[in-house]
Amino acid sequence: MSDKLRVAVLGAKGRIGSEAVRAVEAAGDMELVAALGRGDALSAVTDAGAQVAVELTTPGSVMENLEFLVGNGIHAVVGTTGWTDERLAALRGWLDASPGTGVLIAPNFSIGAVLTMAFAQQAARYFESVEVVELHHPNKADAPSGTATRTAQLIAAARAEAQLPAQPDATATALDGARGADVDGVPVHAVRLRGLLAHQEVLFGGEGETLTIRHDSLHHSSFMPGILLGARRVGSAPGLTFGLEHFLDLN
Ligand SMILES: NC(=O)C1=CN([C@@H]2O[C@H](COP(=O)(O)OP(=O)(O)OC[C@H]3O[C@@H](n4cnc5c(N)ncnc54)[C@H](O)[C@@H]3O)[C@@H](O)[C@H]2O)C=CC1
Ligand SMILES: O=C(O)C1=N[C@H](C(=O)O)C[C@H](O)C1
Repeated sequence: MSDKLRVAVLGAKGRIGSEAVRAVEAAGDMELVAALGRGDALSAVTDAGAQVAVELTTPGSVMENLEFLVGNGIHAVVGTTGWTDERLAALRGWLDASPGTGVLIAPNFSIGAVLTMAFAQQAARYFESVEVVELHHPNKADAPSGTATRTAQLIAAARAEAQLPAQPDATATALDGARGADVDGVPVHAVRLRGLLAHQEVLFGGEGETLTIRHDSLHHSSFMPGILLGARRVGSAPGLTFGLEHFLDLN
């Protein structure tokens, strides 16, 4: 048997999954042993002897897939969105029952998006106001994006740690949705536009100045180095890792 990492891709026919199939096939240290689409039996992953599964399906499928993977000791690299505290708690329970198994959940696999989140977290305590605008292709099923939600949560945590008060906002009347979704006190706005892929702006405002951090993913290839890095590293990181930044040396 070869010593290449044996990788399965779930969601293999999707936009990012099909790109991941090509990236795994092209990686010299990996072997694609299973590529599952909707309706394919999960037993194909265990039958193929996969060591790592890359999960790129839908929020409606990801939990069942992870319960199976973790229960069978298969490490997972997850890009699928829809994470809530309840879902994370269930996943942690499965991981506790399967010591040695690792799961990486990455709201975004692109280096630029990871850096955007890190920079936003760093800037958060210096500005009175902050809003997040995410812009995606119109086929995206969820809003706001997992990346925008995570960005807002990180900003909110940094503001709380710095003991910043609530943001100034005198809005007295508004159409539903006009001020975006409230994620831990940070307004998040979602744009869906033909021609776009995945983009985000974090807008900070202070007295007499603004700071805008913008990231653009122009092609699904932007996510591939992060997915491959995750697949290589997740087996050495038992339990749950949330965010690709934990596998990167950002300091
Ligand atoms: N973390 C990241 O960097 C990125 C995450 N995403 C996320 O990945 C997910 C997929 O995105 P897209 O590829 O754009 O969606 P998509 O709709 O093109 O692909 C999802 C695919 O999964 C398949 N699928 C559904 N249930 C399945 C199951 N049980 N087993 C196997 N396949 C199943 C669907 O038939 C579809 O082909 C979304 O949650 C999206 O937000 C997308 C891009 C980057
Ligand atoms: O659906 C997408 O396309 C993307 N989904 C992820 C998210 O919701 O943050 C990552 C990236 O924005 C692309």
